Amino acid sequence: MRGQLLELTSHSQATKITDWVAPNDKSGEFKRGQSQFRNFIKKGGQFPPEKDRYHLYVSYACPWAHRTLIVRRLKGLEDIIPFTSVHWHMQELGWRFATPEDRDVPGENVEKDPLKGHEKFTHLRDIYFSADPDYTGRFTVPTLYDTKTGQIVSNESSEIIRMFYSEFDDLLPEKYKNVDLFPADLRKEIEETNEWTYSDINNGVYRSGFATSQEAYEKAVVQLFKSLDRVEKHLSEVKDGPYYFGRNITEADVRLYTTIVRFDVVYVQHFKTNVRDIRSGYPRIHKWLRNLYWNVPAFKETTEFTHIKNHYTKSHTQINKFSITPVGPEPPILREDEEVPAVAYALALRHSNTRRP
Ligand SMILES: N[C@@H](CCC(=O)N[C@@H](CS)C(=O)NCC(=O)O)C(=O)O
Repeated sequence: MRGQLLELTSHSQATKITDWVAPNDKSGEFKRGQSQFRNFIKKGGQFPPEKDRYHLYVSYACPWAHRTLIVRRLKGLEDIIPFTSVHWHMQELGWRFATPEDRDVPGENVEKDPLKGHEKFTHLRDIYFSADPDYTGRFTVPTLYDTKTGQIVSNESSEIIRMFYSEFDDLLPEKYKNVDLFPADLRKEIEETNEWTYSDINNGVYRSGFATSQEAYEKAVVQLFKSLDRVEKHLSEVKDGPYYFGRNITEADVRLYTTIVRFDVVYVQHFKTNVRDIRSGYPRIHKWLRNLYWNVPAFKETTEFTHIKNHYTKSHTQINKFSITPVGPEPPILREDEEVPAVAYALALRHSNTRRP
């Protein structure tokens, strides 16, 4: 097993894991590959819902994995689906597990792979190869792993979160069964929103940042800001609550949050998405973001800024050669009653103008 593992982990690939755009791709456009493991947890199916059977591998740095951590918390699945976060530093062999010597790894469960039989595993790729020795795709988080069969159920976050919505409901107390993140009357709108939010915003920041030509970068960044404007307008029209679709948290909040909470902190400078930032350029998105962060524990408690900042700035050496992590913005997220000085000034001015007779 060990010999096989070593052989497999030194598996050579045509392009390096850290070549986000293939060096011979003249377009300079980042093209995200399809996730390869697409099974579903289902009652009576190959992967039935069971307590402690599935293990979720994430990185606190990763926006896609972050979706699964938020939904796990919102649905009260903490005692049913354990998780491990990898270390934030992603290098040539991909994500690695933390070791006892690691510093600067705050957050719950940033640890070596805790599963029985995985004692020798050092990298996430070891799990992929143990599930499929011939695997040729990328080694991505989130990864939902079945401890009973040693198979990977899914490595597609949009599908993992949907399994969490209702498949485990029989094992949950009433309070959590009633949490419905994909309600029937909003499904169509959520799906429509997902489509452009995914391509222009969630993946748009990556398409901006990983681009290796001016044209590819500008195309992505212009579309990204058009779509942020669209979100800002949408939020100005929501009347009955603080969430994306009003009164209740839905999938739309989860999927947008994981990009927006990283926006000022990393993307503005590291991915050059700097037409505006959220805190000074998008008041409604900023308000929506801070409400989720400060008032809903599932969001704040799964957001680890050290992992987020260090991962991007120290792992992407093709963008940031010396791996220097910028100090700001400070604080990474403002309190709800705080504004950047220019916004505070504008608000005060508006306030005094409206009070004048
Ligand atoms: N479509 C996947 C994307 C996941 C993904 O790309 N995760 C990144 C981290 S943010 C990753 O693990 N990348 C490692 C690699 O591509 O080698 C999902 O939503 O689950």
